[in-house]
Amino acid sequence: MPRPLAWTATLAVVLLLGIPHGALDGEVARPLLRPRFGRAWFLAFAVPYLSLSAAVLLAWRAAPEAVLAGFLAASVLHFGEEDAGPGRPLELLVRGGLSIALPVLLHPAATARVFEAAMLAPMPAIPPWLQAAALAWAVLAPFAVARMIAAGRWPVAVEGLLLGLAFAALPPLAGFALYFVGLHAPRHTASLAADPRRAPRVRSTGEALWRSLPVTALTLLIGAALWPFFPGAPPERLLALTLQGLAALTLPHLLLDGIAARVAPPVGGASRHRPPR
Ligand SMILES: CC1=C(/C=C/C(C)=C/C=C/C(C)=C/C=C/C=C(C)/C=C/C=C(C)/C=C/C2=C(C)CCCC2(C)C)C(C)(C)CCC1
Ligand SMILES: [Fe+2]
Repeated sequence: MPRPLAWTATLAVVLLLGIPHGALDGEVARPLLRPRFGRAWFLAFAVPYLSLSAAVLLAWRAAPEAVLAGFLAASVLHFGEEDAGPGRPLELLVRGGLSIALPVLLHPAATARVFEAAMLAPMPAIPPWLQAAALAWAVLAPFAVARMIAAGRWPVAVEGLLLGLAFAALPPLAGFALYFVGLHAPRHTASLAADPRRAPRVRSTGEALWRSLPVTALTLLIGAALWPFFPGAPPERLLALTLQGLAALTLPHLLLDGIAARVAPPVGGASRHRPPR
């Protein structure tokens, strides 16, 4: 497939199937804010959420490489928390970092091209700080895998191996889409459905999908309104808008996870996520 078409198709999948899991943030905030703000709860939630996101979008223009670094660090934390659960810091780093470190190590030129288009700033090669972080990941990964195997957690080790093969075989953006839409979003949704205290109205995947629709539509509308502010040909423009937009949503999405866990500790102990095993 020619690159512009491949980028557009991959980004469409990320937007249509990835956004809904974040749109469920509204369902997490609802029980926390509705008792206090009544019918105005959504406004009380959306205004700070959107303000944080807007601040990140503006920061992309002012300091693209610093924001990229922050976004990647936040992603490791966010993906790792969902995959490893609490109390496993090494596993959090290794599982959360896999989807970034592998493309950087295995497809450096293609990954730098994607970052360049996303940042709207030149990146002729992977910068040294990112190369160093990816190498540190490669040093830590075998220790995490050895621990999983020693604990008899074979499914987790096999999942890592299969993901590694996928990231080796696929172009960087497609590898990310596979992980984000195929693992992260369903896992996040399943953990919400399994925890009646975090999002009481989300009791099944079907309900999650249904409940996520209005905020997903609102997010896509806001994204469409931002289109004129991004330069370039449509595929590059969509890439910059999608990745900068995801980074902007990641900050409140990550903060809300932490706040909700503190305010309403989940049923059955400290664990807020259910790792696969
Ligand atoms: C609720 C609400 C809302 C909504 C929200 C949402 C919808 C959210 C979402 C969220 C989300 C949805 C999130 C996401 C996240 C994501 C992430 C975190 C990602 C990451 C990524 C990465 C890190 C990548 C990387 C790369 C590239 C880029 C290329 C190649 C290679 C690699 C793979 C390295 C609104 C605003 C409307 C309003 C208010 C309320
Ligand atoms: Fe997420």
